[in-house]
Amino acid sequence: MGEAPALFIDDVQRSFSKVFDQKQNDFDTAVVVGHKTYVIGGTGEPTSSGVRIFNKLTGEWVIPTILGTKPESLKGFSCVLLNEDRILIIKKNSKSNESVWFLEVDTQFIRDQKNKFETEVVAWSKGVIGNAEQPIVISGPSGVGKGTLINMLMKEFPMMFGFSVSHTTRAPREKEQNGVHYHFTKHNVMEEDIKSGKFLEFAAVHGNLYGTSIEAVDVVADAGKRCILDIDVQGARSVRASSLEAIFVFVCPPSFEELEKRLRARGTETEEQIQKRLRNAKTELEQGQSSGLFDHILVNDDIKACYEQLKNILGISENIDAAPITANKVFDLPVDLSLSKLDEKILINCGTAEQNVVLDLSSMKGGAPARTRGLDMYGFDQ
Ligand SMILES: Nc1nc2c(ncn2[C@@H]2O[C@H](COP(=O)(O)OP(=O)(O)O)[C@@H](O)[C@H]2O)c(=O)[nH]1
Ligand SMILES: Nc1ncnc2c1ncn2[C@@H]1O[C@H](COP(=O)(O)OP(=O)(O)O)[C@@H](O)[C@H]1O
Repeated sequence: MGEAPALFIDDVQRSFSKVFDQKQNDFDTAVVVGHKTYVIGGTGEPTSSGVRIFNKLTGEWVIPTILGTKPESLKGFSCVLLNEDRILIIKKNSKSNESVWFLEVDTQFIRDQKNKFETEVVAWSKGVIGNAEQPIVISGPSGVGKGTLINMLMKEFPMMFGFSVSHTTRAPREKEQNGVHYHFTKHNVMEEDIKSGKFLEFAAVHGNLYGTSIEAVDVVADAGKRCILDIDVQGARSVRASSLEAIFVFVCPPSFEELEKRLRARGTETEEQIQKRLRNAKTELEQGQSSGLFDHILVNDDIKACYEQLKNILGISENIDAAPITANKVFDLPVDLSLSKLDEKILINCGTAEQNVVLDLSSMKGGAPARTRGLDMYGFDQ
């Protein structure tokens, strides 16, 4: 225990036992945030919700809507409150790359979701240790060359970039593979998944549903890579409002005629589909160029020149991927540990000074419902 004043916790424990018919000490941790106490873990894991809130003002317990991906087990952890808006949770007896989790309780994302669900909401976000390069959102009309540019980038820098594989209800094209180019899915399945909060953003485009699942972005962050999203302007707007903190790039054709030519030359759509895409392209071009949504606008006339411009925007040069990615040191965190917080650094006390580890949160980025990136972990004596 020890995260909240002992006397108050006694009260919460008594009430918890009465309400949930469970033994005292049956939960791992309670953290006080204002007049609410967040009780984390407890009997029945992993099937039970794992988080309950005690409201001191009303004397009531609330089971919140829980979003994001939660840890597999909620046993054996220590935690500390950060900025009154999220709880940092360190799993004991774990490897450092699996040990850092955040439970967001009052971030902007949580406030938005509370309005949407009209319930109490909390959200899990796993912490990722390593440099957090900003994700890249690439938008532009159908046939402008987004896919071509992204392929060039992934081919030249395979260790650096990872593609966010979207879900779509449209039919696969001849050379498209499920799980590689898209996750092809059914309309009703995708709608259900959207309702249950699995998507970071989604939009209806050219008569089909498209969306970025939280998992699609998490997989890339977990691999330590920079995420590339190929999404439409509506999707870009949603991502702008999310916690992803991406760079937004809009790709334009040199002319409308050239766009039509490329779309036809690609030969992947029927005439009716081409007409629909060209109609939508007019609106997309207007919105993309005038909305102020995009940080950079590229004209894809000569593909090589456009690709060089894209690399400049991303701050990368020819030899950057020649060096192997430096792996982050993995620490073994013991069964017995405690946390102390000093500004943006968390000291993980593991026993002796040589074993102690610092978790540095000063470059922390992102957050629920996706990963929290940019964390640094190093030995206390370094
Ligand atoms: N909002 C959103 N748009 C997406 C997503 N995936 C793809 N799109 C957009 O959907 C549109 C159609 O994509 P696609 O059917 O592959 O056709 P293409 O653009 O002609 O190659 C493009 O503007 C994509 O950027 C997604 O996950 N979310
Ligand atoms: N700068 C360019 N000049 C000529 N053709 C291009 C250029 N960029 C892309 N293309 C071609 O245009 C077609 C559409 O490109 P694609 O990358 O599929 O577009 P998007 O993903 O934006 O729909 C493809 O056949 C591609 O080879």
